[in-house]
Amino acid sequence: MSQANEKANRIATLPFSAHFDLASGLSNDYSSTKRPLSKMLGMYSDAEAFQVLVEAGDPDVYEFYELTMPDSANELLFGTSIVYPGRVGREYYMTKGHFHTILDTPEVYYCLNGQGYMLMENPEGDWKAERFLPGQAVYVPPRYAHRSINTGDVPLVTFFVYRADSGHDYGTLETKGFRKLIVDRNGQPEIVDNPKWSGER
Ligand SMILES: O=P(O)(O)OC[C@H]1O[C@H](O)[C@H](O)[C@@H](O)[C@@H]1O
Ligand SMILES: [Fe+2]
Repeated sequence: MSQANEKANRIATLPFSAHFDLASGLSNDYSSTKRPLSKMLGMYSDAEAFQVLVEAGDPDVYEFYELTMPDSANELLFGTSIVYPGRVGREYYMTKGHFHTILDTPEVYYCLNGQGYMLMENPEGDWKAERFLPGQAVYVPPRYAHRSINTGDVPLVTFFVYRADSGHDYGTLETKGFRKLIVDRNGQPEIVDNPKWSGER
């Protein structure tokens, strides 16, 4: 097993450190998980533009580092997320987005490079888009689904920390979508209602 893999698979009950490049977000110590566009079927509003891009080479939309930690409320998971610049139709490249399985767990993101938004919404109907700019930290409160969106032309790099037992619930948003979309309008990001959003849970 390589030293990198040994590190990636460690159970983090001992002190350790990890490297993440400030500009690219990439790590010398770990291997990332990549999300090609084809893994986001149904998540972009322009299905035709989605299909064209997948057939033209299926670009990686984002990648992130997921450390292995004990599934415990007494541990924290951290790493970087890198959303590449691009669009599917008018909609900017973004992460799938998720609720935490333990809904009442929060998360902190700190933007290292690039620009965009953290789009958040809770089951009670509140939503908020917070700006990501280098040096800007975003607090995702308990109960809020969250999705990172790159509205710039360089990678959007964020560092995140959350409770190690939080878990990821993708199902709710896969069927319902987010209430809001962030789309390009004459070169500027605009927040609009998601026409496909369904209030039914
Ligand atoms: O899980 P996604 O919505 O696809 O986003 C990818 C990743 O983004 C962030 O970095 C989160 O902290 C991770 O927990 C998440 O898995
Ligand atoms: Fe999360």
